[in-house]
Amino acid sequence: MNRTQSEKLHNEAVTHIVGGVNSPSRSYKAVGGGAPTVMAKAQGAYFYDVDGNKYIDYLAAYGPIITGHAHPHITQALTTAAQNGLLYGTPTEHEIKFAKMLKEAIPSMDKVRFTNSGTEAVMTTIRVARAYTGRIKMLKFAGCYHGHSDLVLVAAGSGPATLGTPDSAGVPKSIAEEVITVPFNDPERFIEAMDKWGDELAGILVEPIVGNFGMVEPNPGFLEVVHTHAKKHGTLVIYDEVITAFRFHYGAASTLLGFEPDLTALGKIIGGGLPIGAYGGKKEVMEQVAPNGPAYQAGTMAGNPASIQTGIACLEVLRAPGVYEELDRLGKLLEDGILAAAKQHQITITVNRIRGALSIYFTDEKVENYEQAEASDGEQFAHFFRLMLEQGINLAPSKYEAWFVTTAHTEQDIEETVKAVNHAFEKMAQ
Ligand SMILES: Cc1ncc(COP(=O)(O)O)c(C=O)c1O
Ligand SMILES: N[C@H](C=O)CCC(=O)O
Repeated sequence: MNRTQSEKLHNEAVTHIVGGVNSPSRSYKAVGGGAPTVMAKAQGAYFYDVDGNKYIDYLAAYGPIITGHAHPHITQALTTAAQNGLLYGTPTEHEIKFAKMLKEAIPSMDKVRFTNSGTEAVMTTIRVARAYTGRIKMLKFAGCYHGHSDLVLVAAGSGPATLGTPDSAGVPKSIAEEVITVPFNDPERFIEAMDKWGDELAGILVEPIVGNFGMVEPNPGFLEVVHTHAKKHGTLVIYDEVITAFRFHYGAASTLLGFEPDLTALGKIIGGGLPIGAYGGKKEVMEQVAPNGPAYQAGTMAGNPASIQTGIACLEVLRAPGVYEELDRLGKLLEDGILAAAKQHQITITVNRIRGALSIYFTDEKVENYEQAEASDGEQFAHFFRLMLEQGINLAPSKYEAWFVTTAHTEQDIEETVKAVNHAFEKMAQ
């Protein structure tokens, strides 16, 4: 595969943009280094790079692009929004419509506030939880990623784990000390932490289905323990659904799992590809937020007409009948094909899949927590990643990131992908 232009542009990029990328996750550092593929165009399930190569895309921009690239309904919404002015700095009717749509889909949210990113949304839920409880400390689970605000860059998964910086430099020790970290899916360690710190905790941050050390479901009973002990200690439960909301069904993972968090953070899919975040929760908690309450959060771009209208359009696509069933069907075809290829070529892998979201770990262990994901073979993943890329399959350059099937993928795309996986595993077995 010719990658001359990607390499040339990357060499230029590194002289102007730190690392040549605008989010560290995009770097190929963890998969052998070199130039990340520079993309020129994206349409449906496909990417086209600056050298003219075509790829089947499973990155989906790290999750937001669940309807495929340049979906006509979303593109039309953006065009209309642009024609009517991109930014007002005033309330709009669209914001009300979208807030109502989100509330209808996520019953635990009485009130909503829009932000510009998942990072901002999560960061603000922490502030609101602190304002509501009058406490400082927070608990999070190891390897979960909640954006890049100071407090949550302790034991963070995703990019920080990929690049070996789960505890980022620049986070004051005093802030890191406010965070208690326990392993996901480990009720004993969680209860121990709650017995010790529970009465000092403002909130517990949870990715209810983890998406940042691969896709990992909570074991039966685990979230029950989290909610029971949070209630006992008067600690708020905050679901970070930036990846999970509208991923597996038309709504949040909380509804699928049968829980009502006090606060929920949203992002990614709800912007339809434009920058967005949102948070919401119970009325009495959300009343803490300015201008009604003392917890301040603001944003020049927050609730901008473009992101709101592409978000509405995206949810309109997703609420059509059969969308999630089809994502599940294609996801299962992909999973079955990958597992069959692994068996044929005697490659040891574990696949975790929830509907259209899937991750491959090069390990013979079940992956239920960050330690197990971390122990999976990164070198094998890097080799696999390169072999897939050469065959025109675009994955995230990290063993911790998921593959996302979109509504634009077809059975033929899955078949082609499985063929590429077979070829990659055959080479890896040699
Ligand atoms: C669970 C989770 N929370 C928060 C974030 C931060 O969102 P953003 O990148 O939009 O700031 C991400 C992804 O980046 C995420 O996966
Ligand atoms: N896994 C992250 C979000 O879900 C990746 C996004 C990023 O770091 O750019």
